[in-house]
Amino acid sequence: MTIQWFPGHMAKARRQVTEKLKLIDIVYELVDARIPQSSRNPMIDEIIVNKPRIVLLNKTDKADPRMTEEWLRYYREQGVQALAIDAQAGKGMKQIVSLSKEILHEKFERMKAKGIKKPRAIRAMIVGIPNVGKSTLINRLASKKIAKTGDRPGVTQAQQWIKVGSELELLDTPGILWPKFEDQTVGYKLATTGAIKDTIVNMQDICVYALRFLSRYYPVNLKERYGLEEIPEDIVELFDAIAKKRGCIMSGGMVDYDKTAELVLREIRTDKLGMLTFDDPAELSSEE
Ligand SMILES: Nc1nc2c(ncn2[C@@H]2O[C@H](COP(=O)(O)OP(=O)(O)OP(=O)(O)O)[C@@H](O)[C@H]2O)c(=O)[nH]1
Repeated sequence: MTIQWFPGHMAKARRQVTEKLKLIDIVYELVDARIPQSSRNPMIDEIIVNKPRIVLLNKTDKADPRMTEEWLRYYREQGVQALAIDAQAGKGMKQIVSLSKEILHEKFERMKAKGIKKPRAIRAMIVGIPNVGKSTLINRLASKKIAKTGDRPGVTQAQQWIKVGSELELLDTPGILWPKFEDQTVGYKLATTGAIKDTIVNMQDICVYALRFLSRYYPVNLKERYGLEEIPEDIVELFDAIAKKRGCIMSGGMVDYDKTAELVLREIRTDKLGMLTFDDPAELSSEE
C-alpha cells in the first residue's frame, strides 16, 4: 500500500475503523512525536465518537524532548489524555494500561453494579496513519512478535484479540487512517520524517523545506552536523555549503542537488541532526 489516498480509500478506511469501534472500549490514537499534529488524521474527532481516546506520542526517542513536554502540556490543557511512548524500546507500555484502567474505571464499576461479577478485560484498538508504529506497538504490548512491521510505509495487512496481561485486550489489526494531504506544509513534514514514500515526493523540495526549518529552529544542530560557521540565508548557498562539505559534487564541479537532498533527509530521519520536532503546539491556535 502506498500512502496515496483517494476519496474511495478514505471512505473505506473510515468505514473499517467505524466498524471496529463497536467492539472496543477505548482507542489509542498513535501519532509521531516529531509531528504530533501533522501525523494526525484530520477527521479523527468525527470518526472516533463516543469512545474514550488516548493520544500516544510515539517515537519520542527521535523527537525533541522539550517539545514533547510542550505537546503533553498542550494536550493536558485541552483536556486530552496523552502519553509519550517509544514503542520500539517498549517505553511507556505500563502507563498505557494503567491510564486505560483509570479512564474506564467508572464504566467497569457500572458493569459490576449491574451484577456482572467478573468484568471482562478492557478492549482497545490502535489507530494511526501509515508508518507511525502501529505494528511495533502491538508487538510491544503483546510482548511477542505478532504484527508485521517494516521500515516502509504501508506494511500492516491482515482480527483477533491480543491479550496484554489479564486486564487488556487489543485488536490485532490497527485502524489505518489518512494524514492531512491537502496542506503542503503537512506534506513536507510527513516526507521529512519519512512517513511518505520518497518516490512520490520531490526530494529537493522536501529538503528545501527541512533546511529552512532547521535554519530557523535548530541552527546549532545544522551548524554542528555540517561544520558550518554561519548558516547562509540563501537556500541554494546552504545546499552548496553542505554539498561541498560532504562531497556531493558531480564531475565538472557542479553541485549534485539530488544527492545532497537525499543525504540531508537520510541524516534527519536517522537522527544524525539530533532529536527534532517539526510541529509546535503554539502554532495551532493561529492555524485554526
Ligand atoms: N525510533 C523509533 N522507531 C519506531 C518506533 N515505533 C516504530 N518505529 C519504527 O517505525 C517503522 C514503522 O513501524 P510499523 O510498526 O511498521 O508502523 P505501522 O504504523 O504499523 O505501519 P503501516 O503498516 O504502514 O500502517 C519501523 O521501522 C519501526 O521500527 C519508536 O518508538 N521509535
